[in-house]
Amino acid sequence: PAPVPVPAAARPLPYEAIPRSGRNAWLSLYRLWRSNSFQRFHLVMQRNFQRLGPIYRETIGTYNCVNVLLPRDAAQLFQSEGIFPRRMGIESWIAHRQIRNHKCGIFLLNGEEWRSDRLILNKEVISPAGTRKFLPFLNAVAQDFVTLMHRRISKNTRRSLTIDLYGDLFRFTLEASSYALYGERLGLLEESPNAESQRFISAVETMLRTTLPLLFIPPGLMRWVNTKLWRDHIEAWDTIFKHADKCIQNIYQEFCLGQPRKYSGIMAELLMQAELPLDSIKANVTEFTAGGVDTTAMPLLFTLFELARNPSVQTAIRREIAEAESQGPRELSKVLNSMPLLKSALKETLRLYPVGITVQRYPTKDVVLQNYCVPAGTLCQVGLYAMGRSPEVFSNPERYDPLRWLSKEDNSFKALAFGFGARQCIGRRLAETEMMLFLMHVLRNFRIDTVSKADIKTVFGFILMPEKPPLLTFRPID
Ligand code: HEC
Ligand SMILES: C[C@@H](NS(C)(=O)=O)c1cncc(N2C(=O)c3ccc(Cl)cc3C2(C)C)c1
Repeated sequence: PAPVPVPAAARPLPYEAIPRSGRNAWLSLYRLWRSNSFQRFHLVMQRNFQRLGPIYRETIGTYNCVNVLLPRDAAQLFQSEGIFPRRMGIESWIAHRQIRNHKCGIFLLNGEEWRSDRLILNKEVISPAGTRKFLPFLNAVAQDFVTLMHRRISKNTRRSLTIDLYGDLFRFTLEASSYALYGERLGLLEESPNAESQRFISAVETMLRTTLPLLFIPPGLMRWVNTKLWRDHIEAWDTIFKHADKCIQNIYQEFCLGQPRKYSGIMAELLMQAELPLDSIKANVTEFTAGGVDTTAMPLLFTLFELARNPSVQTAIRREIAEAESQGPRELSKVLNSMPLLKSALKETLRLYPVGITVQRYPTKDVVLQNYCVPAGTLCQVGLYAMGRSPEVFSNPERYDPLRWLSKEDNSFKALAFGFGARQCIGRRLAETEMMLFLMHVLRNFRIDTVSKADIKTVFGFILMPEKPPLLTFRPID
């Protein structure tokens, strides 16, 4: 019998038929560069989806990519990632490691090298057992932040404090992640935080800010032209590595003097296990140290702002915290697991303000996205910012409503702020725990208000951040 003809609708359309954002690759790069709209990349993507639909192809300079925003296309993409998932590399970061002869951490590794480091690190950094060990360290720092705020409020006449929390949040996240990593306090929440750590924090900011324009320029050209941008980038990296090296030296000396009996942080556990060579431990712990600052500080700032302009949500979460506390002293991880509304508030913040605005993969086999055939090896990315604000995916997307995550609705492949699968963010548990403990202590001690209720404009500086930090008011709860 003659083969049954496949109806045209079901047969996937060719790759070339995918709608395209720009005609000419170099013109697009020039336009982006001229209008400095790298910083508005997330908004450019959102507008492209509104113009072209749920899938489009982008060619900027040498960079060619297929963009999707619907959960089911994200699911398709992740199901073809293979056992060595891969993202777009950051050439300027790799170039720095080569110039300075440093090893790369898992963020920059791929294939077997990535997988062997990742499996060893998972045990101490993201596993429930590893998280339970560093959780008390994060709790101590969150309590110290509350003490710092009380001390400041008691100093001024009015029983409240209106402040730009930007700098304090960076000090909090660096203090917390450093304590969990090295088992030592930097003293950043004291009255006079030490200058060396401040230099490290601004080096991370400089490095992230200079990464963006370098993303699309081959480092060979950058090094040859040797612009100020490149020099600032390398100088920031050197400061970052020097700081991490000092912290690592401290704990390494202590470690050589004798095995510390009790848990003293992730780094000590990795040294004790001795499954990773020292230079691999250094490369990864340096990534965690630098990657643990801005990434966690920003969602805290956005959450406090949204709770300030949604007082009924703030009250509901405060009630949930009181409820969790009233069940008597329990292991901290159990207390955190009994605050689903607080955890959903963090999900809601990351929906509206995703720290990493996209998740990228190179599929290892041909994949069909929106009925188009996308060949293996094509760079694809899920536009998290556009997905989080798409009415096709979330009802009333502009509303800050944590309850949406607790409804019976099917939310699969909608909460992708930490990525997906074996290559998802390894700092996820550290970040989630740090943010939950911070918010639990802060909301139990203060009512948060904001000067202006208007939307915060966001800029993309490799991390999604506010164009202008909001002013927040803290009022002690007696
Ligand atoms: C302590 C370190 C650390 C912290 C804190 C951290 N990250 Fe990450 N993140 C990493 C590392 C390392 C990787 C690369 C993992 C890999 O490639 O195996 C990563 C990767 C990611 C990815 C890519 C995942 C994928 O599937 O490709 C996303 C998205 C991400 N992080 C989001 C976040 C968000 C959101 C936060 C905070 C709210 C955060 N990260 C905080 C270390 C961290
Ligand atoms: C913002 C988001 N971009 S992403 C991974 O989704 O494309 C992200 C998520 N988690 C961690 C990071 N990191 C940093 O900030 C950072 C700084 C310096 C170094 Cl040495 C390593 C890092 C990493 C990559 C860990 C960045």
